[in-house]
Amino acid sequence: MGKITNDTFLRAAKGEKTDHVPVWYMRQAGRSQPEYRKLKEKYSLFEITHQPELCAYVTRLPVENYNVDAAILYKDIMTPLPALGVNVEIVGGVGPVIDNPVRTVSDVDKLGELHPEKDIDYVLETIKILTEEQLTVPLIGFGGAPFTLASYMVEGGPSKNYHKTKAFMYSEPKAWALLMDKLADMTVAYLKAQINAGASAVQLFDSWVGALSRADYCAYIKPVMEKIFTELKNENVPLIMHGVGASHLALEWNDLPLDVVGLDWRLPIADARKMGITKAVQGNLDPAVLISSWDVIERKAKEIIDEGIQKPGYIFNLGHGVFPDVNPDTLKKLTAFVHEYSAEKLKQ
Ligand SMILES: Cc1c2[nH]c(c1CCC(=O)O)Cc1[nH]c(c(CCC(=O)O)c1C)Cc1[nH]c(c(CCC(=O)O)c1C)Cc1[nH]c(c(C)c1CCC(=O)O)C2
Repeated sequence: MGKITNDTFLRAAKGEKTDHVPVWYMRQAGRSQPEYRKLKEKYSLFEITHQPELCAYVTRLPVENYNVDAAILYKDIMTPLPALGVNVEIVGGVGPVIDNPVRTVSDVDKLGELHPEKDIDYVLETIKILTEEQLTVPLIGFGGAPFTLASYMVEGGPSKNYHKTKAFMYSEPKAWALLMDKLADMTVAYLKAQINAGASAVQLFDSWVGALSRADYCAYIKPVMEKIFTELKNENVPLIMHGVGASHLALEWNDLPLDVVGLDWRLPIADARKMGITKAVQGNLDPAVLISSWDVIERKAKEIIDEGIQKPGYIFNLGHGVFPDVNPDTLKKLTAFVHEYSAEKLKQ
């Protein structure tokens, strides 16, 4: 074990032809799984991630239970922030909460740097266990993108409209640029360390950046994303971008030096390609569909696959994460369906 025998996900991410459409699910490791819920009675997310053997087990569970074509490392986008001096706690049913928000120039000045070998040695150890010994599918490493991380850091927790974050961005442009720079440096160090430890691809989650207009994305965010992806390009692993409610930014992502554009359910894949998306595409079943009847799930999955396979470079996923009330059997059945249906179609 420990050698990749199924590289379908990596080939699709590079835009190559595959025999079947590869599948994985954002938030596949988590509360929809009874084994995970049982562990959570005893340990918090941070307690699990600090125990590499246990964290590797949680990461492996969806691969074993659903037969997905890639694993995503179990941890959170908040994982590296304590090293910068940000006090994060994951509060059940709420999300990440930060008791020392970043709201002034001096708060930004005070932020520290990430030294991966020292600060997140437990993450790197988990990656080594998984990729050297256990997995036969690629492991996806990931991080939060600067806007999404900053949204939690400035608001102090989850938010609906990111008013404080945007107000900071507009009224303190120099401090904002410094914050983006610090988060970009952290992200590059974080993702490079995950790749060096054995991750075969990395995804940047900019979950909440869709709150910005296209013009503001270009003015305040795009340059920092350009810098991150340019630095990661040399690592020679597929680079994936994902955000929610960000269809108006998809063409900007397509411009960046990355490999895969992640789409949520709002923009059909065929429309995205018509609009000018030339990169590989990942997505985009609405996660809410997973709690409807199988006929609906199958019909929606078929529609998406039919569009996806019009061009090489397609990865099946959801438009956002699996939520807790999804039945694990549904994910297992869906994975088998995507594999079989796409293999049949790709033969034709
Ligand atoms: C914005 C964001 C966060 N975390 C993440 C994002 C980007 C993706 C997205 O937009 O959903 C990414 C993330 N978080 C987690 C993973 C694990 C890997 C996987 O996808 O399977 C991944 C990829 C574990 C987790 N991260 C979290 C959980 C659930 C709580 C727990 O089990 O402790 C898990 C499994 C907590 C968390 N952490 C965050 C939120 C919004 C929450 C959920 C709050 C809630 O509903 O309780 C921040």
